[in-house]
Amino acid sequence: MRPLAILGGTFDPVHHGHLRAAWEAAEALDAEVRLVPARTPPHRPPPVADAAGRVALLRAALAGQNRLTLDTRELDRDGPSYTVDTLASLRADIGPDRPLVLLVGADAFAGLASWHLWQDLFTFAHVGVLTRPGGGSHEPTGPLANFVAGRRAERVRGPAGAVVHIAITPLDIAATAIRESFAAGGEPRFLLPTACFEDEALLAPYRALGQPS
Ligand SMILES: Nc1ncnc2c1ncn2[C@@H]1O[C@H](COP(=O)(O)OP(=O)(O)OP(=O)(O)O)[C@@H](O)[C@H]1O
Ligand SMILES: O=C(O)c1ccc[n+]([C@@H]2O[C@H](COP(=O)([O-])O)[C@@H](O)[C@H]2O)c1
Repeated sequence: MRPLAILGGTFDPVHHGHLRAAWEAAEALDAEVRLVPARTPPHRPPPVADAAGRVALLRAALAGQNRLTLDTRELDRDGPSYTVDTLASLRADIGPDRPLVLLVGADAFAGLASWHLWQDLFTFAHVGVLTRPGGGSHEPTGPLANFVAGRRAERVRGPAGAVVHIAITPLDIAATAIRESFAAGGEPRFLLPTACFEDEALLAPYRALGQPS
């Protein structure tokens, strides 16, 4: 059964690091991959762009291909966008047997033990860890290290429960650096798809960071 994989994120804004990672995961797992924007991301300050603006950027970024799709189910829920709720909802849609894979960058994986009901994530899905360049150690420590020790697998088998590493082309691109570039009056072209620059309105919330208030 072909796996379903999701890459959740704030996508503030979406960039080539997300897109290439999702694309390579789709190829490596032979999976359908959906990008799932968080309406209210837990564990971080409110995004610069509202959910509708971030989704509009994602739609522009994903145009012209159909291997990566958009899943907006988190926009329909109030309160923090907990991933465990998203996985439960996806599992209800796809039934008990189809492999479901939660894709996370290695930085996000290292912090997994702070997520809401984090151990339950593994009852709904496998976790696919995407290599991510950049400073700092991305090695899990403490309870997460113990929990995942017996779950590492070479490939996805069965519906849920394993941790698989997915080696991807390292692209040291982060939304933080893109926002900083706009705030400094820059134009961070080619870090995110050209389509995102084609409609002035799409990047307006980020350009506003560079305007005097
Ligand atoms: N360049 C990248 N390579 C691999 N994974 C990435 C990359 N950028 C983001 N991710 C992963 O995509 C998911 C969503 O990331 P997010 O939307 O927070 O982007 P970000 O660039 O990390 O944003 P910010 O800089 O605002 O924290 C996370 O699991 C993150 O680890
Ligand atoms: O469920 C949680 O408690 C939780 C805590 C932190 C992050 N997440 C999810 O992880 C994804 C990446 O988060 P972020 O903040 O790095 O964009 C996004 O889908 C978030 O909703 C989820």
